[in-house]
Amino acid sequence: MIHVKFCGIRRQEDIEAVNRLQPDFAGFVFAKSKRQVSKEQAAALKELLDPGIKTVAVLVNMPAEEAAILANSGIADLLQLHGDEDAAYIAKLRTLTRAKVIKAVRLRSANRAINAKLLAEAAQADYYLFDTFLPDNYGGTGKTFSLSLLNSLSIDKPIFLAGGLDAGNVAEIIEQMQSDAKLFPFFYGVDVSGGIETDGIKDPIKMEAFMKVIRG
Ligand SMILES: O=C(O)c1ccccc1N[C@@H]1O[C@H](COP(=O)(O)O)[C@@H](O)[C@H]1O
Repeated sequence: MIHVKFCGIRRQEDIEAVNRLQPDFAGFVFAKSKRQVSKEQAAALKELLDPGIKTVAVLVNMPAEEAAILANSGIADLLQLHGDEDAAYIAKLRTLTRAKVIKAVRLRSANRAINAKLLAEAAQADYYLFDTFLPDNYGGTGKTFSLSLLNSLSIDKPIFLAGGLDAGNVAEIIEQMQSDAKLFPFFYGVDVSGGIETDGIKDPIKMEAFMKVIRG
């Protein structure tokens, strides 16, 4: 089963679409972003969310103590670290909360050694999330990366794919993953934000089209 995460949920209308379409995860962005929500907004949105859908806090270099509060207060079921958090940060977070951790690894197209180093720093997470690297931009870029960058990495835990996914390209990406016997066993889910928006606002038609590709 391919899990789906809809990220950047920030309005009551977004929650209504999420509840209807039933992705596995809904992401609240706490990092600086046009999609940023406050702790209070996220708590209110979570109240409206179908309890079967897990919430993910998307964080960029937030102090571990604050990240743990988001999880321990029940706002976030999982923590997605999308910044420069390293192995020591994840180890500290483990002492503060039992929430599962997704570590984003933003892949550099030109440098396999850096990618391997980033993966090693993420090794204590529960999931890897692969995203596109752009300088001066931590995520939500809407840009894809080449899956060939994964070939040189020793992947040993469930992975989410992210970066510029939409209803038009996700089927091909899934097909490519399915054809790779080494990677496919670790392929856990897809994560999308910009690809389900129109003019920066979540678009229920694009959300539905995305789910249709995944679930049929
Ligand atoms: O969505 C954001 O604004 C964001 C900001 C800072 C860090 C991560 C962010 N989102 C994550 O980025 C990827 C890719 O998003 P897209 O589909 O390319 O728009 C995804 O993992 C989001 O969770």
